Amino acid sequence: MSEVLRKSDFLVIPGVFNPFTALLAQKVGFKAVYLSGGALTSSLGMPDLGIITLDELAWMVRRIREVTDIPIIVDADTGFGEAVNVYRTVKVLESAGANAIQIEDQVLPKKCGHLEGKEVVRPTDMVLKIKAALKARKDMLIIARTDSRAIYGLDDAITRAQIYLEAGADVIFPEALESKEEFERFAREVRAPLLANMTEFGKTPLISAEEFKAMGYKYVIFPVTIFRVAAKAMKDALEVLLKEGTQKNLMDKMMTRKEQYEIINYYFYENLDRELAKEGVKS
Ligand SMILES: C[C@](O)(C(=O)O)[C@H](CC(=O)O)C(=O)O
Ligand SMILES: [Mg+2]
Repeated sequence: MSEVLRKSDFLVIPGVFNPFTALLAQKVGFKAVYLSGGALTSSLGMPDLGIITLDELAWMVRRIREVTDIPIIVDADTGFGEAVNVYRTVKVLESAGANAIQIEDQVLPKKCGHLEGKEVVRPTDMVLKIKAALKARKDMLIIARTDSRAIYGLDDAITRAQIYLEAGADVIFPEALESKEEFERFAREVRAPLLANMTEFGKTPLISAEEFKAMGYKYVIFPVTIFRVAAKAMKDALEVLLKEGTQKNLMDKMMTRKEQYEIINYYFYENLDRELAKEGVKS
C-alpha cells in the first residue's frame, strides 16, 4: 500500500483521528489518510505535547487498519524517545498497519509546529533517528519533518532538509512556513518528495491543493480540518439540545442512520448473518 504513496504524482490527504473518520475519508474518495497527533490527542481530551504513549497510538493505527484499505500516514511526533526508541516505534507502527511515519526534529515536550516556544534538536540527533527508522522499516516511508523555520529561519530549515535527505529520509515535511513564497523557495532548493501541511489558525496562510501541486509538492495534508469542523458542529448541537430539549431543529444537519450504517458496512454484516443462517439450515 505504500506504493500508492510512492507512485502518486500528487495526493490530497485529510487528517483523521479514529476508524470512523478514516473510513469516511476512504468512502468519500481520498486515496490516503493522515493520522494526526493534534486531532487524535484532542479527541482524547488532551493537548498535543507528545504525552500519549506508543501503545495508545499503535492501538489506533490497528483499529484504522482493520476497517480501511488505503495508506495510513502516522504522525509519530518525535518518535517516542531517542534513536533506539525510534527503531522500536517504527517496528510497532509498521506492524500495526502504518504505511508511512512522520518524525519531527523537536525536543520533548513537543508542540504543535505552529505555536511559539518550540525547540529543535541538533540535526545530528535527528539523523540518528532517521537512520534508526530506516533500519527498522520494512516497506513504509520515512517522512522527516523539520520544525526549524520558526526557530532558526528558512535557510536553516532548508539545510536541515538536505541533511535529512542525505541520511535517507524518503519525504521532507517543512513545518510552519509562513508564505507561499517560502513554500516556493523550499521546493526550488530541496529537490525531493515534499509534504505540505495546510493546517488552520497557524503560521501558514490558506493555500490550495492546486497551488501546492503547481509548486511541486507531492502531498498536502489537511490534518485537523475535519476535526475542527466536527468539533464546532458538535458544540453547536449540544447547545441547541441543552436549550431546546429536542433535536427537532438539528434533524437536517444529521447524517442519517442509513448513511451512517453504509459507512460502517452494517449491511455487509447483516447479510453475512443471513447467509450463514441459510447455510446452517441446508446442512
Ligand atoms: C500536523 C500536526 O502535527 C498534527 O498533529 O496534525 C499539527 C497540526 C496542528 O496542530 O494544527 C502541527 O504540528 O502542525
Ligand atoms: Mg502532530
